[in-house]
Amino acid sequence: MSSAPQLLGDAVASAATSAVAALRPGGVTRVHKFGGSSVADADRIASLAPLVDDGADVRVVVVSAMAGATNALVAMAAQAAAGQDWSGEWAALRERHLATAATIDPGDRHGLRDAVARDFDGLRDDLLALASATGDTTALVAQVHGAGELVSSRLVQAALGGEAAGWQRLDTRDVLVVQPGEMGVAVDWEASRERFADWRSRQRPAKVVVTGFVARERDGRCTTLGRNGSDYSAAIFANLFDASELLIWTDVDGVLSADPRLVPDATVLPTMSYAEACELAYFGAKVLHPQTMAPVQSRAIPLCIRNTLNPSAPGTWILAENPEGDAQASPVKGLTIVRDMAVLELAGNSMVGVPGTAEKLFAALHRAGVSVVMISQGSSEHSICCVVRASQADRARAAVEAAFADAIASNGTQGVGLTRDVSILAAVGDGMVGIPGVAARLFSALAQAQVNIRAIAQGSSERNISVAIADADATRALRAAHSAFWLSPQTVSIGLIGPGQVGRALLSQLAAVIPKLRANSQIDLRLRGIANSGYMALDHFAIHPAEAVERLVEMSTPAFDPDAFAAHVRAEHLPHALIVDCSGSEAIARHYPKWLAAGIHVVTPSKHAGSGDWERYVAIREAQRSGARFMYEATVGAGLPVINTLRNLLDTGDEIQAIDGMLSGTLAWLFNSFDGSRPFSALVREARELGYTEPDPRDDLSGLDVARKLVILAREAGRELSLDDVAVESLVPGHLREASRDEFLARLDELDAPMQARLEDARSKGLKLRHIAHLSQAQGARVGVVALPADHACCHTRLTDNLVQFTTARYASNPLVVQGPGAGPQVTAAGVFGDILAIAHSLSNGIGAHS
Ligand SMILES: NC(=O)C1=CN([C@@H]2O[C@H](COP(=O)(O)OP(=O)(O)OC[C@H]3O[C@@H](n4cnc5c(N)ncnc54)[C@H](O)[C@@H]3O)[C@@H](O)[C@H]2O)C=CC1
Ligand SMILES: N[C@@H](CC=O)C(=O)O
Repeated sequence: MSSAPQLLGDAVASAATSAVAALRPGGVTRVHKFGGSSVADADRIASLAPLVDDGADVRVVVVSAMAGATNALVAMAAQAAAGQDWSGEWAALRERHLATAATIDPGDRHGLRDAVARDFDGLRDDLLALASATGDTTALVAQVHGAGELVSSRLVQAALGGEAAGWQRLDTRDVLVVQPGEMGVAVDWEASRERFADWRSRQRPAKVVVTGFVARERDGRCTTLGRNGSDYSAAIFANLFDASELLIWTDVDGVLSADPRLVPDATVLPTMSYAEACELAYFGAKVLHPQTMAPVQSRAIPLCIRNTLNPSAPGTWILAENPEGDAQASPVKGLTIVRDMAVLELAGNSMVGVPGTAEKLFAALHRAGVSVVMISQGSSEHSICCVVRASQADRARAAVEAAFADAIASNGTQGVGLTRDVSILAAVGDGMVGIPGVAARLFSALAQAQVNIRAIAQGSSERNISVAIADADATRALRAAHSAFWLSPQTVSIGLIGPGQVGRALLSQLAAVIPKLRANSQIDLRLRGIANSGYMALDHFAIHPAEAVERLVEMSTPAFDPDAFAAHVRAEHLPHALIVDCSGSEAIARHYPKWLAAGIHVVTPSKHAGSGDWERYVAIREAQRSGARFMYEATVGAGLPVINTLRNLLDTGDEIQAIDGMLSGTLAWLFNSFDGSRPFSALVREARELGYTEPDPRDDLSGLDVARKLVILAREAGRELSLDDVAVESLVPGHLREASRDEFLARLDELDAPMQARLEDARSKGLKLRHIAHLSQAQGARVGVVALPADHACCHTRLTDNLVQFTTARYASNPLVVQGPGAGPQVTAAGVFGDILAIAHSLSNGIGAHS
């Protein structure tokens, strides 16, 4: 059943395009154009019927040759002209078309197979004629090249139901008159309209299948519209039929913001203007043929690019103007790369202020048949440069050298420079017009991606900024520019190492919060990699945090390679990269300086880097010159703002005199819980199960974990302190220090008797046991268990509470105290997440720290 003759473009075309969407006098005429992939075989041809059953008053279907057919015909014509054997290709192509005909018309009840066979007989005659021709064979060659459209239109007509269903076939050679010229094939509109009117006066079919690609010259000789000319013929017939809409069906969802093979995040553009489409078509957006726009533009016919394989996708509408209120956030609509170019430069003092230099240069290039792709000249007039195709570069240089031979001989110019291996990156968009900062955004993105710009051109229409860059930089440049214009400037590619207690808690927090961050702010966090000590899972787009751990056990998961992991996380098409290290591994911490220097932010709850080797600590500081940040708030006090508070004190000019307090959540919990009713070892086991302890609980009990925290705070405060400088009292008996972790855990109860004795001794004096850290100039750094009076602040703590007291010049008599839970996966993960968000909030200009 047919749908109502509603104009699809109405939905997109706003008041700004209402003239476009107005009904034509003859009702709705919709022109559909199907490319080679859409008519590749009988199944694909059969799938066209529901697409064209659109309820329009007049339906026109313009078709290309079956996929691959034109290439085969071009090859056959060349073989015939060269006296070579073409019969094998001819037979294969014939067989392919006959097989398709047999599927469409089983039993040849409508004579389709016979008709196709006759078409191929005609083709064979043309090839034979070509093989023996002596004069001008241009028309014969065109006839061979265009044979594919003649046969495919016959197949499509039959598949739609043939004449019995009202489908007529129009051989465009009967109406379309064109003239090949220097600027391509030009339509002779007057002659074509006359012939078209004549054809229509004889028959007024409401359903027509039209051959694409082929036409006649004024003298009646057969010709073609050039490669990919079927889109052009569809636009011409949309014009001749005065169509309400032209739908070009292809195998992609529409026009994309960039080539998706190079930019994974490229998005389908819902609308664009003719002007934008012309710019993008010219600069190589493959779905648009450059000449397609003019015939539809002159009658303001809306044009839509749609996908036969995904017909429910809305496609890209190309209209006279972008609809009002176009929600497109980016001023740039599309980015394209044109490769294989060369920059030609003519420089010299004799050119300054001399009229006619440019004319002489371009006239020389014209005479040499060189097409100039881009032009740039500074106002000093000292040099003029243009970009030409690499294949024409030598010819171009020779032509310009000849034209300026006198000036070169007299040293009036410095000669003609040629830079090869160049690409052009073009940014196109109506939204750029009159908007300051677009060029700045593009150039900043290229600068951050370390892309050198050789030449720049922007016309006064402000619709296109083109830059010439090295071929080798082209993909990186395109990705950097795309992310600067399309992605939130706060898009961060994240890799997580170590999904243990803290890592898993972080994943669950990310799963809950990422959608909200995306909806309510610009922050777009994409988990693109996860690794444990054995394996890593990488994803081009994003791994759902809730499924991340499962991804690590998939069969195909590769072994963890930290360098490959970092290279993946630092994706060129995303503006920022960040690695979260929850592994607690010294080996992983060794990679930080390299990652930071490469522009990858690092966030960790692990204390190795902050308290370990001094040279690495300095290297980490220096590596942050790249713009990448190292954040480790969760190393001290888990989710508590300890390091941040210390930095604020210092940044505002305060002086740290002493840092005291309880820095271990595990030891706080143990001494808060240890009342003699349960053995100390049982409490240690429980603390471990609750996720408070370090992966090896000896790090807590030995005081090492607190010593590390003290070193971190001392270094933050500007002191070059190392672990060796901290006086540490260990609760781990000497004979268990070197044992394996498992053996130590098995022999934990050896701690019970000495700890029970200490508890009773303190109790007998009315004191309580607490694990305390102290740092000051006068007393140095020390950590250990002390017995404190019950009214001491450290005895007014609960559970895993940390208590950090800063005595400073400002907070001298009444120190500043930060207190709260200091261990546990959830609060630690929250501290890590806070660092990630602090980095994300600081990213504002769409440009990453990528270097
Ligand atoms: N649990 C807590 O309350 C707090 C922990 N932290 C720190 O957080 C870090 C993680 O602690 P947890 O999650 O409790 O440890 P965990 O032992 O539960 O998890 C460590 C994870 O890292 C992985 N891993 C270990 N070595 C690795 C390597 N070389 N390469 C890749 N992956 C590796 C393990 O497979 C595991 O998935 C530690 O540095 C700890 O000091 C900091 C503050 C509080
Ligand atoms: N094991 C540590 C965890 C935080 O650093 C502690 O108990 O404090």
